[in-house]
Amino acid sequence: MDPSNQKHFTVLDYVVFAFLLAVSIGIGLYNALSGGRQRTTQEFLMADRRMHCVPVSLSLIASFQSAVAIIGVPAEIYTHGTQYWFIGCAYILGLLIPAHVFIPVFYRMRLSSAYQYLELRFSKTVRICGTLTFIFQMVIYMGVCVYTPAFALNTVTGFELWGTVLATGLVCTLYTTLGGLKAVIWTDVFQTVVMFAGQLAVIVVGVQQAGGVSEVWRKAWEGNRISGLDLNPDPTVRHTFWTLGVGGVFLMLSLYGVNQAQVQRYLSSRTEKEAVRSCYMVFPSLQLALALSCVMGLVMFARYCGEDHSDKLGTYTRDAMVIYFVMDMLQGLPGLPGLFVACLFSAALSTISSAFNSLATVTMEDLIKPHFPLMSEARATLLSKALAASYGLVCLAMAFFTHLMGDSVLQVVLAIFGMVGGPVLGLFCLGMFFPWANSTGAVGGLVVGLSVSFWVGIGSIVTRWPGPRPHLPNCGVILLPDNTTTAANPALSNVTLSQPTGLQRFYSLSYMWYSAFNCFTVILIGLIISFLTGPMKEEDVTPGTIYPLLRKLLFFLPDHLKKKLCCVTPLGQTHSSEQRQPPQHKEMNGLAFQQEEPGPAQDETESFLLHASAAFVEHETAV
Ligand SMILES: O=C(O)CCCC[C@@H]1SC[C@@H]2NC(=O)N[C@@H]21
Ligand code: NA
Repeated sequence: MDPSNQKHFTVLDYVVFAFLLAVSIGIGLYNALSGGRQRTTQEFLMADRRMHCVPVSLSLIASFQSAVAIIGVPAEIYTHGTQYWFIGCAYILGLLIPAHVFIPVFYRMRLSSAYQYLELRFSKTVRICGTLTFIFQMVIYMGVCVYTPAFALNTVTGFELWGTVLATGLVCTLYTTLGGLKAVIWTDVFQTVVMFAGQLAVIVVGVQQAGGVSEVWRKAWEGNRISGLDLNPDPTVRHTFWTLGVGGVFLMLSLYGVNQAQVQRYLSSRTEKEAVRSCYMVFPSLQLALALSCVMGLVMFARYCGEDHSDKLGTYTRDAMVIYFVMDMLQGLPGLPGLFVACLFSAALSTISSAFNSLATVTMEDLIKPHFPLMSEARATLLSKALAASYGLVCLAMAFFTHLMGDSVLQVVLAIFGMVGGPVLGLFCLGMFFPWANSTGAVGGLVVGLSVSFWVGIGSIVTRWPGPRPHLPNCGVILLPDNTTTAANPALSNVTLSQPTGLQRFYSLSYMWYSAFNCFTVILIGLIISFLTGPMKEEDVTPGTIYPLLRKLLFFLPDHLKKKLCCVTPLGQTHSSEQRQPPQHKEMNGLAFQQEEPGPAQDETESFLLHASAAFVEHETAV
């Protein structure tokens, strides 16, 4: 990269960036020195379970909206067109199902870690497997999230790479270790605002410089970057309505339904209704985030497609190209490049801090506390802080390996979510919707599911199928002297590559199908092994761990038919309704909490789950 072309920062840019880091540390310190001063794991890991839905919902978005999306989505739109925007259709079911299926089950059991559910439904072994799989997924994800902004900036602006990685990792470890979940949620709120502001600034300036909205639209349209509804059912086609709109639902469920980072936020809400509300509030903000990053890609396209930038962009990856375009657009507007860099690092910090805190929580709750039940609160909290700090170091190490991964960080991250998050989603679905599933089936299903997912994932990388060439970087549109445009080499545009066959076809499955494919593999294998090794009987299933899916789906049938049809009559019904649990103080895994008097049940599912959770507490304390 010849230095003459590097974009440089003014003092004001550095001030804006430093201000962002300072505010984040300030919020962390404030939460460390206020409230209960982070003296109990209940406060440090669960924010005292008194959070309001607004900060929780902003934190839910921030957790899985990092620099990967801020850089990766515009690069995707610039190169392949707006097909990726259809992933927004997956947000509907991708948030409704967590709100009405996963949150009720998790919330009423008042868990701290989502993987406690797996022990209650299956066994301790299944819980450990789930926890280790989650840790593996988040450590890799964190590495990519730390590395992406630092690498992209270093390429374009000469920003010191490892100094930036170190600064990001240390600032994040500091406020996460000091302020716990409360600090993470409140810094997420601040950082999400900065994230939106940064993207908006780039779009406003970019549209204005490109000659207005209609000009941007015309160039995008002529450069065939406005993709129509592609209903091609072929699962090997990278992005179609099906891979994004349907495959994307499973990706969303693996993140917003069963991922510890999100479940912990639901559980930190003051009431279940508050948690459901925070899940609903994610929808508009997530659509806005998606729209901003897609429009940013179109603005970049409108500004650069006519000119040939291969001399400047030569060695750039598509992701670094986004930074180049933004720095080029914002040159001469002091403070805006700093705002965009602050936006990138806000996105990274809010994701990494959520990952740190959720990793510390599950390590504490699932791997340490069960072996040291008598550990004092003070020691447990100190250990949680040490864990958060040590995960910071692991993440820096992971950042080092990131640059060995593929060209598009967005695709790498989504593939990882599919390969690792998909099987874990299958494990939870097996437990919640299939009462016959037993722990042998669960472990077997997960092992087979992970093996198949890595077989496909690694197979696709090794045999990189020469998929249809992406549109040429200079957009395949040539600006003619009389300012009209013509499609470049039309012959290329409709060439059809030979279709992959057999195993090759298996390896060329779109990465957007990994979540769904792996989820179904785990469920199928899990059920087969369960039936072979003796399915569970309904009286053995811990109450509150089954979601009566069949009864919910057959809601239109009269009650007596439903009871006959649905093999699992909810255990809650065997409890007579007047049998109320007296309010009790229950110790569970060292988390003291008030076992609320189950209120008047809205419907029988409600009463079934309420009684079940009371029974579960008995079970847990008896253990
Ligand atoms: O940005 C990242 O760090 C992860 C990439 C996006 C993850 C998924 S994509 C669908 C959903 N929408 C988001 O903003 N994040 C998740
Ligand atoms: Na983020």
